[in-house]
Amino acid sequence: MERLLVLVRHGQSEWNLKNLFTGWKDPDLTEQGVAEAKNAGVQLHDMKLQFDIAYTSVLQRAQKTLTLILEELGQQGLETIKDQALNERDYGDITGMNKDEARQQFGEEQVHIWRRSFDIPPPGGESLKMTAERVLPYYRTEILPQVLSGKRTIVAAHGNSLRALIMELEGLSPEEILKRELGTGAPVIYRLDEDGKVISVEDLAD
Ligand SMILES: O=C(O)[C@H](O)COP(=O)(O)O
Repeated sequence: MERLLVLVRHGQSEWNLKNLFTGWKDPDLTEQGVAEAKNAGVQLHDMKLQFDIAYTSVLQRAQKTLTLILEELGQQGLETIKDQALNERDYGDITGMNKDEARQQFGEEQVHIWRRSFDIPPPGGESLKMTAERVLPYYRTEILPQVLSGKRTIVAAHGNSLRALIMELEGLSPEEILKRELGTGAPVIYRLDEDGKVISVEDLAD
């Protein structure tokens, strides 16, 4: 039985383009983001992949990315479950701030800690660890059972919610996951064994 799980980070958003901390804010995709999402769909189509169920966050940049991918696959209307458990990490008080201006105000090192440390949250926001504490229970109880039952599954979400999931799937340490950058609109294709362990991984960004 095939146990397929594809993860894809949304295409470039308006706030990615403006270099703003986005978190739970809900900007739309840019033209480039739309093109990236369509390209992800073309790549999956070329690989002859089809899906039985889709998951996404409650944020439009992820939802639109998924819709554009499903259009390329001729799978419009596929059963899709939206849940805020898959939202981006909440950036708290620095949401909406320009990332370069934040570096000037708080210093390069502090901003790097907020963005890439494992367990230090930005003020009023979520660390990667806190993000994992909501993403992973959702994955284990909602998504993984579908994959293990043979439903080919695609998850369209965000840089840090997917990082949390990839950490678990690939058994990465906090240091290893923080170095892992996910390309916008670049699918990562996993095949799992009957226990949910990863048999193979293919990152189309590589
Ligand atoms: O929320 C954001 O600003 C981005 O989607 C991810 O931000 P990061 O690159 O700082 O993790």
